[in-house]
Amino acid sequence: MSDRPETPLLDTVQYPDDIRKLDRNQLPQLAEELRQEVISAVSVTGGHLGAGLGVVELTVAIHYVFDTPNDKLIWDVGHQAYPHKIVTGRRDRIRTLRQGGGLSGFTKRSESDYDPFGAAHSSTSISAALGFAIANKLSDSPGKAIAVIGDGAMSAGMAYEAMNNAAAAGNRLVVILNDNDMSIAPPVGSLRNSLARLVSSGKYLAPRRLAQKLARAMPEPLHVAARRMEEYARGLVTGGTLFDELGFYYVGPVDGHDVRALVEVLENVRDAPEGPMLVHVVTKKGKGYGPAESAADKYHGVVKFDVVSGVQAKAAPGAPSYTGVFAKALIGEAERDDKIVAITAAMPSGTGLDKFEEKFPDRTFDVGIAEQHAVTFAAGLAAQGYRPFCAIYSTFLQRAYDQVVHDVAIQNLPVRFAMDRAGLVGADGATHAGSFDLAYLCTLPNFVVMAAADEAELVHMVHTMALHDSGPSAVRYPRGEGRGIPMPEIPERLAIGKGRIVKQGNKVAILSLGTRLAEAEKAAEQLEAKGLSTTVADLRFAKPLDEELIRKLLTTHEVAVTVEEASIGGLGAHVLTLASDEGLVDAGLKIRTMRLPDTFQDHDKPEKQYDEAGLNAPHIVETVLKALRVNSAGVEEVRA
Ligand SMILES: Cc1ncc(C[n+]2csc(CCOP(=O)(O)OP(=O)(O)O)c2C)c(N)n1
Ligand SMILES: CC(=O)[C@@H](O)[C@H](O)COP(=O)(O)O
Ligand SMILES: [Mg+2]
Repeated sequence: MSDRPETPLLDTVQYPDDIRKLDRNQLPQLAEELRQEVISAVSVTGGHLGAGLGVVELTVAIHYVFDTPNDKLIWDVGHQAYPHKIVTGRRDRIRTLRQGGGLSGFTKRSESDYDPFGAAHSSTSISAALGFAIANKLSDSPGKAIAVIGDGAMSAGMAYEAMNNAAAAGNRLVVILNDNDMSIAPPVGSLRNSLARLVSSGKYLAPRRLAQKLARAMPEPLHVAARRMEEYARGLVTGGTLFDELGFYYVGPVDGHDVRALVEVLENVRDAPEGPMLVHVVTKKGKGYGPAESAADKYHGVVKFDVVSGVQAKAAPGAPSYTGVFAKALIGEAERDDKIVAITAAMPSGTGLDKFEEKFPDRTFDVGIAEQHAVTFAAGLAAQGYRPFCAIYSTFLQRAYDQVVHDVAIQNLPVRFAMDRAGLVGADGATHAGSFDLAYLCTLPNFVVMAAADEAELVHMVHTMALHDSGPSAVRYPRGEGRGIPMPEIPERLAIGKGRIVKQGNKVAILSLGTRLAEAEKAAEQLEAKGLSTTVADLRFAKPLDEELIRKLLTTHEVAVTVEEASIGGLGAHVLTLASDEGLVDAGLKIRTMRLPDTFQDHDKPEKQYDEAGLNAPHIVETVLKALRVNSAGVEEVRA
């Protein structure tokens, strides 16, 4: 348990009103105590550290200057909101972060009035803030909307869609660009260079110089042109033109760790007659904690760690991660085929493509947080004869659904989708669960959709996808480690649409898809012990279904149960459709589908989440017994 830091000033702050009672000369001390509290808390909870450390001063300054929660503060992604949570009435729970029943790791409406909008998927803050701003304008109610968006999140198109519409908000909208020159990995693309020019264009903006300029920002139309000219001239010097052209009054760059300068600038911005404003704040990810500052990833995501040394807790060596198995398998494919290229949307380490890039730097593309672009970019590559593997977490692929339909499926282009984090993901909670990819992909003509039951299967599926040129394909696999089974020397090309019998029985058939296979096998053992002969099948393909195998199973067993770590609308729905289309249930077959519940499950340990979802062996056994109307001893219940 890490010693709690001495925080005499922070101890007097429960809510932002308490901050606003302080003398501004006390704010640097408050910020430093807040930083120590964040380090101490995350050292015992794990979670996102670097981003929050970088916005400690900004958090204090925003709550000091703006009238939160009446002014709506929206954090983009929300992973940097731990300092915000501490000063908005949640310090007493900050050490429950990302644990079952504890605080969310992101901002969440149901958690606090100070979280007016939930986040976790990036680049939504400006759109949401604009909604609040326009609502305030329409209802003639006071109150500003402040969006804090990072340089990484600013690489997503959605941010520009919002900025393009923001002029209508006038001075009710303030966008604070938190530029720490980091995404999860170093940021990519031309925006980075543009921001770098801004930052390197000279010293930070002096608050008083801003005050003079804003004082001259006269609203009369007569002077708007003059102001625009002055802005444009200034933009040419400071490079703020990009934002000026999008209708913002660019203010910056501002030192994001000088809390008093931040307060002065934000007071000017708050009181400016015009807007919307974009305040360009320059910060350091991991600020104030040596191990984070010196780490390549700035301790973006950490497990529990020792505060003094910064050394993170090491998990006991276990089976290889699915991510690592995918990367290694793809490297093997790329060594055989120079048409294989890989695309990530700002998640090189999370998808394992950082390992692929070490081998094939020219065939790896990090497009930034731009999943929509990633998919259509991949479609272009495929149309020109390449074999692109688009490695995007299941949840983040949701953002590019129309590109998947319109640019890939309809054109039947052989884009390969590696969907990591399929199923429940644990501490990141509902926003990051990969629940819906089967529902949203299996409904698309031309698609081949696979689910790896274990790490060996994943190798075979990557190989099968590498060779599948006749249309789009996708493989899903979960966050975390495999089963620790022997890995294949040589990958096998799987027959598309063919599943496999893992265990043969004759009374109960469990049709499993994905890694619930392990639980299906345990359930089969328990059912056999009750005298119920059980077949276990790994269907491998959610699309196309192995209709021959399913038909055989459904016509030769008394009970059939489908099991998948996915929402309704996936495997079970398609098996039921086949069964009803072919009248396979007419002869009295008892068929049950087991899938994720129709709820957004909160964060917890994955094993707890699957227990809550009712997708473990005991639940499978119970489902079968209920279908057979026998009790746990396997004895026929007397029919009512
Ligand atoms: C749509 C989407 N894609 C990917 C991610 C994963 N992700 C979380 S934070 C992050 C980097 C954000 O960078 P930035 O906005 O600069 O924030 P910083 O961590 O630097 O404070 C990414 C890629 C996400 N949350 N949402
Ligand atoms: C904030 C964010 O979206 C990412 O940092 C995400 O939490 C990464 O998830 P993994 O830890 O599963 O890679
Ligand atoms: Mg950043």
